[in-house]
Amino acid sequence: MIKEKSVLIEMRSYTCPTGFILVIPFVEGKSQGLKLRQCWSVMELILEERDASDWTYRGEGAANLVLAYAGSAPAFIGKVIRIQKVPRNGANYENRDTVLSEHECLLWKDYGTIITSPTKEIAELLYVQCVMTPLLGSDYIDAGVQVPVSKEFLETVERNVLCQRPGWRVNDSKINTCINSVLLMSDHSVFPDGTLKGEACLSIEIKPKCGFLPSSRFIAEENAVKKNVTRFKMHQALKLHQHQISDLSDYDPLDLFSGSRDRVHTAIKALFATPQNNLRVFLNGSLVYGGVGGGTNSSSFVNGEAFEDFIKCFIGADGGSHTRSFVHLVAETVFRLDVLNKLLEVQKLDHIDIEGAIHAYYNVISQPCVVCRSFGEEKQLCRYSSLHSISLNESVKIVKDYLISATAKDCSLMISFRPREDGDLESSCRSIYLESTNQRFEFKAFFIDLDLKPMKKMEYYYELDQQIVKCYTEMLKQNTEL
Ligand SMILES: O=P(O)(O)O[C@@H]1[C@@H](OP(=O)(O)O)[C@H](OP(=O)(O)O)[C@H](O)[C@H](OP(=O)(O)O)[C@H]1OP(=O)(O)O
Ligand SMILES: Nc1ncnc2c1ncn2[C@@H]1O[C@H](COP(=O)(O)OP(=O)(O)OP(=O)(O)O)[C@@H](O)[C@H]1O
Ligand SMILES: [Zn+2]
Repeated sequence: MIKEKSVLIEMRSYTCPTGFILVIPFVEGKSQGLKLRQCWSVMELILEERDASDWTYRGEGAANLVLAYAGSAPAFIGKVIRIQKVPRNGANYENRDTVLSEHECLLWKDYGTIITSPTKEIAELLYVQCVMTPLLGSDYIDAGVQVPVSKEFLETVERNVLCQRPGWRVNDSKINTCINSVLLMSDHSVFPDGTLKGEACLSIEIKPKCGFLPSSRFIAEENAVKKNVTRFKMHQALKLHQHQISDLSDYDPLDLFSGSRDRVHTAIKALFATPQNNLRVFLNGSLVYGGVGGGTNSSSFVNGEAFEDFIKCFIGADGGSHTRSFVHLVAETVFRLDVLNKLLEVQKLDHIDIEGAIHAYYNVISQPCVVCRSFGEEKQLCRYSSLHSISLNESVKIVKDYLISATAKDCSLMISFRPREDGDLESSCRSIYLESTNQRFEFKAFFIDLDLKPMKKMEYYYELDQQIVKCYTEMLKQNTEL
């Protein structure tokens, strides 16, 4: 038991029927609103070398590799593990010696035990539980639990999945074999109670990115285009220029977040046309549409024709096409879910744009502002001096909100569907009726990838932002079709 700032924090252990011991932080006798499944760690269980073959490659992003369980232990059925990776070369924003840097502790000091977490993995888990869950709602988040792993388990998994990982991801990063636990969470591409024999579960993963236009007065005049053109569209231009993508996407996040049925439909159609790393579809947990291994340059795993074939037993044809029906189903579900409004509100915690927040960042780390220095005196005095005279608390709040917003701009939403007969018993999932095919579907929605962004990344965010606007304005000048 620890007493922190006169708040009593207690770790309570529960033994589950499965034999696991769950350790849950309680503050002043309350579980901080956490459900039993949202505990810290699963003890007395360790994934060893011999368990590695039960875990199969599911996917990966820049920071984590995800494996699905294919074995028969009841405790793991319907679960995935998420393993942290380390870059082979280049940028690493992690603090090598401590869990959080001294300045990060300033940011997260009001959120319970994040700053005293014994490991980075537990800090990440507490960030999801204590920061993101209250903002987005516990209905849409499964923070997971940490499971201890042996080094041999990680090394064997690394070898086993090597041939399934995209080559460029292999070159970029590898499993961090120095960690001693991984995140165990529900597999959101299947239903917890499984599906009946022959019944399919179709899941869609959408990475919506930033859904609003900034209006901050700290945006420099030469960057005013940011107030009218989405970050997503401008970033596409840079990605094309850097050969990270071969085609520009027509997807517009403003459509997806618009709250208008037609515009949501337009957004989903555009995502299907150019999925990049913004859309993926899984059939019973296997990727059937979209890129493998994340990243915008990943190739499409299955083409439109094959996808049509995959889903014809799942959904009827609307105007001759099963894909069209599925697009309709997804659009209608997204339109009805209130969850994107919440996500947008959290994204909007970025009140003053990186062009403002970067100055607050230099205040927090008590370093001369590199950005102001590069401007020269005149501009610095006029526009940004006010930001350098605010209190430390105000600066901390700006940077903290910016980083929370960054999490919300980068997370994904997974929605899973399965057919449901009208007479089926009510379950915890919601249902939607698709008139055009006369079918009812049960669905569930969860956010994934609600990671804490390292504070050191603020400098990179500023650089990338400037690079994106510069590239976009130059391409506009050259009359490149954008
Ligand atoms: O900066 P962005 O907008 O390009 O977002 C990065 C993503 O690129 P995207 O443009 O979505 O292809 C990037 O995705 P990919 O690696 O391109 O699939 C990551 O999600 C990265 O987050 P992290 O480094 O894993 O914490 C993301 O970095 P953050 O900005 O979220 O820190
Ligand atoms: N709980 C889950 N259920 C099912 N699939 C999942 C789950 N979590 C992650 N995945 C799959 O694994 C992929 C990689 O996971 P995730 O997005 O968390 O990695 P990341 O490295 O944090 O990504 P990013 O590059 O966006 O930071 C996802 O795109 C998704 O397809
Ligand atoms: Zn400054």
